Amino acid sequence: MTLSTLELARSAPMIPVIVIEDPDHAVPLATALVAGGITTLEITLRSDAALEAIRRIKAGVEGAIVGAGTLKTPRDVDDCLEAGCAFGVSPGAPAALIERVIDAGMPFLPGCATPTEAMDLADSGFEVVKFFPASAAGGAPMLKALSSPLPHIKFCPTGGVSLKNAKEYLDLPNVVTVGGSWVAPKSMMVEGDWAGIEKLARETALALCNR
Ligand SMILES: O=C(O)C(=O)C[C@H](O)[C@H](O)COP(=O)(O)O
Repeated sequence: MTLSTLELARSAPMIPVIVIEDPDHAVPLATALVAGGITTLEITLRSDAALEAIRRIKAGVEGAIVGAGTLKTPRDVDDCLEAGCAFGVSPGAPAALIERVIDAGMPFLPGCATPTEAMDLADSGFEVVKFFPASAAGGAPMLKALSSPLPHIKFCPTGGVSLKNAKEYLDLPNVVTVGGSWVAPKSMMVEGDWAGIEKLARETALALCNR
């Protein structure tokens, strides 16, 4: 079954933004996150290992909904669909990328940082958009200001979001979920501290699930 972007976003307390450098980290990392209650995972295409990591998680981790982040080109869309991604995310919304995403019917979170960008994406049919870089582009006050004139546009703020400030965003009527890298820190992955990552995921899921 293919879930829409809005369904995917609504079902996730948060979406971890993950950079996997070593494909051998993919399965233990995803297993730890899913065990802790974080099941919708964004593996960014910022490393050479990303597509292999996505394939391994898809094949080996029950309960994970695996998507890709940092999509920049139409080719990225094709690569991600071939690897079996359930959704894609981008920091922006260049025209060629958006055209390919719409053509392919891929559930997608395009990035925006201004009212006009958000309105253009909503006009193109995107039900929920990524607000990036959230803290640098105005944070929760910016999204609160947008909610009155543009209540139909839903956001996933990402960039500078942490367990400390996630609720401030999630309490807004136009925020469906948040993205952030805090549950999969590089240092813990390098050490193979999967139990620590599971604990972080559990703390996060428990803190954000009653929103
Ligand atoms: O890779 C992408 O596609 C991005 O858009 C960037 C990420 O969303 C941020 O790097 C996450 O930011 P932090 O949670 O502050 O670490």
